[in-house]
Amino acid sequence: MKIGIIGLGYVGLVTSAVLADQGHLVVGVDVDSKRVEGLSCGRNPIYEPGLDELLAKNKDRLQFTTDYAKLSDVDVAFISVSTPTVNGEIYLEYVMSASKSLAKVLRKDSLIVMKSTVLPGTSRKVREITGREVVSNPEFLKEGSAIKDSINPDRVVIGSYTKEAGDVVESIWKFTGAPIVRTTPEEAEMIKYAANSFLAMKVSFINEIANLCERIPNCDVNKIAEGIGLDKRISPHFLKAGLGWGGSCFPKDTLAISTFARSLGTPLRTVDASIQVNNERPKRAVTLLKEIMGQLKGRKVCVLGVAFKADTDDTRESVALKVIDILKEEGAQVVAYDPKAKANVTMVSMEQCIDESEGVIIATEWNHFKGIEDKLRGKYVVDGRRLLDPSKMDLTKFRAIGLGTPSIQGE
Ligand SMILES: NC(=O)C1=CN([C@@H]2O[C@H](COP(=O)(O)OP(=O)(O)OC[C@H]3O[C@@H](n4cnc5c(N)ncnc54)[C@H](O)[C@@H]3O)[C@@H](O)[C@H]2O)C=CC1
Ligand SMILES: O=C(O)[C@H]1O[C@H](OP(=O)(O)OP(=O)(O)OC[C@H]2O[C@@H](n3ccc(=O)[nH]c3=O)[C@H](O)[C@@H]2O)[C@H](O)[C@@H](O)[C@@H]1O
Repeated sequence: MKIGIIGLGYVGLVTSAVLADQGHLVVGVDVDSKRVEGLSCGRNPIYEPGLDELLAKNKDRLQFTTDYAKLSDVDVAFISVSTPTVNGEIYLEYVMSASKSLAKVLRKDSLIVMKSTVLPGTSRKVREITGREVVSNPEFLKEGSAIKDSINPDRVVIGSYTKEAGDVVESIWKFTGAPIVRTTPEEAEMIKYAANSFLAMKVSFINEIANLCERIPNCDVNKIAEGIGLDKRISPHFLKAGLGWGGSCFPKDTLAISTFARSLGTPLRTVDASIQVNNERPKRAVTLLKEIMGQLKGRKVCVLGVAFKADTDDTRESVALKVIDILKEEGAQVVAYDPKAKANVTMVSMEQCIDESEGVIIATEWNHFKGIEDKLRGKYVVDGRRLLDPSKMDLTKFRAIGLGTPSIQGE
């Protein structure tokens, strides 16, 4: 098939590479000319494990352009442009602009597939604007394992108005072998928000339990997560307590669906509570640091990790950045280290970051920060992602605390 991909970000680029690898001819379109120029010369603008290799392997089947006219002969056009929230509401201008551009160039019988996360009813609008058949096919990949998730998803959700249009999209993803859930477009759109909200809620739930555990002697939230996670009805995933969720999706999607629900007179109270719990996490980490270190004014604090999670260079809505802001408000001098991501703060090597500082907050769950107990001697440490092994920590050499455990150790 000849396939167009509109919007070459995390989702669009991964989808382009994966579908080219399946033998499709892919035309990727983005309005960002620098991005397109780079991609055309083999420069991948994002860090995602395995993506460089997959793009290089399939370069003969991949074309990148800013010119929508190059889509005039595609069979299917995926929309994967960003859908941020602005003032708590979904901002659909990128989707609408892409749709209008597509309406001008696509064949009448070409299919539009909505991969961007959009509120229920949006695919219907795009169908009206473009006069083309539209199928909702939400994406569930995670950054850091995006290619694996795209090739081997837990399920593929296909929401279509007509059986034929849904069948075309089903034929594209059949190779994954994943269960296919056929729905209406509105149901598919809602499934995406319900999934992200549920996962965010799970993390907020365990973070509230973590707060409680900190008040109970001999009670570590990690053990609670293990104990409940083995119940198949709960599952062990998304029960890692810590600094909470950030990233380009959970924060914006929980807000967008919450505002949408309220506008329909049916507030999502569990989602609202999850957002509130999450908003308190960065402050909690700094409060814990102050409990063991005292006032932070004029003192140097190192933040390990600025990416919103491990294995990505993405810092959108990163909790680490919020921690950095609060530390600065407290008057601390902040330095940071991240293996991949950059931030608007003094970035130094991990060794320098730790050596120069009195206090350390581990803010991202990078594997790089496992096994560094020795390097942290003499420091005040808040393990915001529970990566350190307390049994390897010499209690006479430093004071440390992990979120969700009552112990303040050492002198
Ligand atoms: N990042 C992720 O892990 C996931 C994202 N999603 C959803 O997928 C969508 C895309 O997300 P990302 O890939 O993270 O976005 P992104 O921000 O990384 O990339 C979006 C791209 O779209 C381009 N763009 C904007 N308007 C355009 C237009 N009119 N025509 C052509 N290109 C245009 C931008 O220049 C940018 O390169 C969002 O709706 C997001 O919620 C869904 C699942 C996972
Ligand atoms: O719609 C999206 O964009 C995507 O959002 C998330 O994927 P992603 O944001 O890439 O990353 P996650 O692995 O879900 O992590 C999100 C945040 O939750 C935090 N988290 C995750 C799991 C956990 O147990 N504890 C926890 O604090 C992470 O540190 C991170 O800040 C979902 O997992 C994907 O299914 C979805 O497609």
